[in-house]
Amino acid sequence: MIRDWQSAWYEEVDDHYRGPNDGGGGGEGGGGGGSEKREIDMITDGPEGRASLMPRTVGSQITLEKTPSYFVTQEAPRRIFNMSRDTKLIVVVRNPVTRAISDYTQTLSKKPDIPTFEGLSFRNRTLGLVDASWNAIRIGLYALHLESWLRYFPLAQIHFVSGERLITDPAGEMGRVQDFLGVKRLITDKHFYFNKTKGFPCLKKTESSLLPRCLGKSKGRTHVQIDPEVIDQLREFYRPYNIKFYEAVGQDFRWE
Ligand SMILES: Nc1ncnc2c1ncn2[C@@H]1O[C@H](COP(=O)(O)OS(=O)(=O)O)[C@@H](OP(=O)(O)O)[C@H]1O
Repeated sequence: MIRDWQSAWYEEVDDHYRGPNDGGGGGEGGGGGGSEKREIDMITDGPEGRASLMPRTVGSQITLEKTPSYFVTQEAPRRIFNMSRDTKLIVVVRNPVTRAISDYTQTLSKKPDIPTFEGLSFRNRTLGLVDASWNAIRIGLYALHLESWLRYFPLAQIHFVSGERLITDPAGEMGRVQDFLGVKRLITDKHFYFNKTKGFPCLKKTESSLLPRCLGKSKGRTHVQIDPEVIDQLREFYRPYNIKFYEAVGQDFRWE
């Protein structure tokens, strides 16, 4: 997984199905650790928990809530299950090596004094011992995190979006998301164009504006250059976890 995929597209899904002024299930979500921490704290067991903080929905409406760190938070599956066992879960995953570098690049932009990526990645680099307790590495162990969720939710209730295909084929990925949610395919090819400068697809227009809408400045940052040998070592490290993950979800994400 996955860090904060608070994209214009999620909001767009929200706008389409809830109406732009109803307030979104996800709200601003926000990638910063601060706001995610708040969201996690709010999921408590019982009726006073997260559900009561969600906007009211009627019949045809769907509430979306988005917090990337749920996927890697021990208590989240049980708490969400206790809130509503029918909850549909969507997880965006990308190559865990790229994910780790993206994660590190983001942290470095806020804390320029942290050690190098190469230094943080290993307990012993010569021996090739990867430090799986470092968050940037740990989060990419998707197969392990998934196990916690499968204790509470059947696989059919979890949908995995490919972060790579979200860039190369946004309409295809969004089509599968809409099918999974059981809603009409309203978001299609005609909603996107590829912005070459940004290197990402953008929305041609949104429900609330006729102007194009691209992802924010913090998305698509140039990643820190990493020693190719380290990248190979990490690729090797993740391989068995990736394979286990593909088997568990019945989908090959082709990260090798
Ligand atoms: N819609 C969509 N499609 C494809 N990729 C996307 C999308 N939204 C976010 N991203 C990429 O996810 C990476 C983390 O994004 P965020 O900066 O929002 O994360 S967070 O705020 O730290 O949680 C970051 O990756 P990098 O740009 O490679 O660092 C984002 O570009």
